Amino acid sequence: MSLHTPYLESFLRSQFYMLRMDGPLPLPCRHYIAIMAAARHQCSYLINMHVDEFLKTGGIAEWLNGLEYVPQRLKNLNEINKLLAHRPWLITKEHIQKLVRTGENNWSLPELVHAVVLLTHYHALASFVFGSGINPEREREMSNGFRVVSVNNFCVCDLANDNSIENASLAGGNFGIVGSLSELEALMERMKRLQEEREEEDTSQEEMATRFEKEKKESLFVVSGDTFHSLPHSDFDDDMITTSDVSRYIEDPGFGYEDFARRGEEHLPTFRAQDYTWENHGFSLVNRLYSDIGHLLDEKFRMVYNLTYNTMATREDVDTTTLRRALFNYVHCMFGIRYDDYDYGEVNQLLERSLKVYIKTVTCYPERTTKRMYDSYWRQFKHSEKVHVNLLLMEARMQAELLYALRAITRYLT
Ligand SMILES: CC(C)C[C@H](N)C(=O)O
Repeated sequence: MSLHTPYLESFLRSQFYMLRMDGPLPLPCRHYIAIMAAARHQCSYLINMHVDEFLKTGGIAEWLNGLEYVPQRLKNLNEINKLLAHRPWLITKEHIQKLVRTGENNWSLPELVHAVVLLTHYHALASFVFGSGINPEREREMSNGFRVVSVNNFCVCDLANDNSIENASLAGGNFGIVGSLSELEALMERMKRLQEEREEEDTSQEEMATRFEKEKKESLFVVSGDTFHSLPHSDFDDDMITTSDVSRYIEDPGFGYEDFARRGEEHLPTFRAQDYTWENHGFSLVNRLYSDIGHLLDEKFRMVYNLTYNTMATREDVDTTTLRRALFNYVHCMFGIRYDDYDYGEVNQLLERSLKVYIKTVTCYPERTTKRMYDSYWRQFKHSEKVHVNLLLMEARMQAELLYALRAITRYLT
């Protein structure tokens, strides 16, 4: 993140606030919630960090044996942790009601909002950690932080589905740098054309809606061969938590982003962003219940959305707005969130298939990200630009989760 200092500053400001400043929840409890959130993605890098912090801030060591050892109240967060992480569109006001009205184990609304902010922050951060290849086990398995996946390691069913260009490019051994420069040219050309066309084109509302539904539907089927293979567990270090024992912090470990491709059907409802926006609704609710966090998150969202160096790989003075917006909106699209005034045709023109595979993996099941996925898109771009992509993905994910949770809280309140 230090490759992007202005962003890093607002990231740290909000993280510091939610972890260390005055707020509804006691300090150790905040770290325990961070652990629960990171455990949904088996992110031992974050878990180990917050196990330390939990103990340092006076947490009861016994809780680290797992959920069986924590108070029922904290345990009750399980359901919302699970839904937020994998299928936030399923969160209803009933889930909120259950948490705030459970007699002696109830959560006050400010406490719940604090917890939700922590959960979404750490789910998103897990995406960043895996997306950038900084989870520790993988460092051990391979020096550069990712495991190796052999070429023949994907399921036949996925090949047969014709749903991964990545598989195709592997089969063809198409890994050279050759052609990548013209890839860059072509991408820039498409960006330019879209900018010009926007002024001319007047697409009907129906057509815009259809384009979104099409993109959303297609996103459900974007999978890579790699994504169906879980990591081999390695128990290399006694005092470090490894993937094999993080499951103690969660229930129902098998629950994930809906495997639409396998089910062969579509099930993701559309959330019209206009009906519940971060700016007009989410922000004020969150700020009212947990003062100032709204401002900090808002600043961070704006920061990441507007961050640009006007570069594309080796090119300078490029307006990259369309591309950055496509990345952000594609994440929301995968969570069913639609902006009326955005033409999702742009996503399709700007994001190549291998990039979509990467985006989907990092945002929906980050623990399955591989170095090969990271390498297979935008080969001519700088590492810092791929980190920039990860920042956009992570913040878009956090905002999407927050929107669903806050909408449910608003519905509970009205
Ligand atoms: C994600 C990248 C395409 C961002 C680009 N380098 C920019 O400065 O805007």
